[in-house]
Amino acid sequence: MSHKIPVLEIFGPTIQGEGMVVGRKTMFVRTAGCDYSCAWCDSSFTWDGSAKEDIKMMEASEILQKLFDIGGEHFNHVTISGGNPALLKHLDELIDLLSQKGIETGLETQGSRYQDWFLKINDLTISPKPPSSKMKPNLEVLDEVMERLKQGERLNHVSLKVVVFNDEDFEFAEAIHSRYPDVSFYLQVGNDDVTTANDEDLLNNLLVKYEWLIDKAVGSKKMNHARVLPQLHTLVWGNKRGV
Ligand SMILES: C[S@@+](CC[C@H](N)C(=O)[O-])C[C@H]1O[C@@H](n2cnc3c(N)ncnc32)[C@H](O)[C@@H]1O
Ligand SMILES: Nc1nc2[nH]cc(C(=O)O)c2c(=O)[nH]1
Ligand code: SF4
Ligand SMILES: [Mg+2]
Repeated sequence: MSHKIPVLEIFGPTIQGEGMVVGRKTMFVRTAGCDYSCAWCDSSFTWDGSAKEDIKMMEASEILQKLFDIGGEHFNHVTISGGNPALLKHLDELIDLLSQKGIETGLETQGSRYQDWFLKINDLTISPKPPSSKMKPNLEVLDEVMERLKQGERLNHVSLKVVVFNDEDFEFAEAIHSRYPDVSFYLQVGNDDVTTANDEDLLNNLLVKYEWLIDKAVGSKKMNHARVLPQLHTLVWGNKRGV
């Protein structure tokens, strides 16, 4: 039986702008709905009701068709993001269809929910939320998620990515990295102006913040194995949607 998936955006090909496969050519599927409401969410339209008219309930086969309609033969990787796609039990119908076509998958989620289909994702990014988000991640749930991925021998397909806006966030990032030392770890620059259309100012601000984050990582012996990245797509295209 095929289930409907709430979809807000399908776009690409573009590059993955963040984390473990940064730079990889990919398509994006953005699902609607989130169990969090981060203070600085750059995709708040997925959960704040502002785009609810645009949500399309789509079967996996329809999503696949749309990906081919807009991407043609110019992709072999699809990143699923949101909102929180991990809220969707039946997303494996899409993942299986993609896999049958030889297309690899990435997933962006915050680690608040586990799904068995996580074990089928090629590039799984888990992004626990730091204090500046005003969310309180449940670390016991996160432990459980990481344990299941370990049991499934998937840790080589998983990364942790913490967005950092301030010193307190950086300490949270250190704690997360230390808690799961076997998992590849990424620090990501926080964008504190997700609405500006002034790309020049945004770029300058983000580069200053990137340098600050590099300095923090360089000065921390707990971050000897970390990778420090900006959101590459934001440096190139600013706050534009669908890129
Ligand atoms: C929009 S979220 C969707 C997936 C999932 N809900 C999550 O948060 O991981 C995708 C990624 O964007 C990051 N992100 C969201 N707002 C951001 C911002 N203002 N600056 C930097 N990264 C941000 C999130 O931390 C997450 O890693
Ligand atoms: N190019 C590009 N890379 C991204 N990496 C994570 C994204 C997301 O919103 O989840 C994203 C996005 O929206 N665009
Ligand atoms: S968890 Fe992700 S999608 Fe949800 S509010 Fe936070 S950043 Fe936005
Ligand atoms: Mg984004």
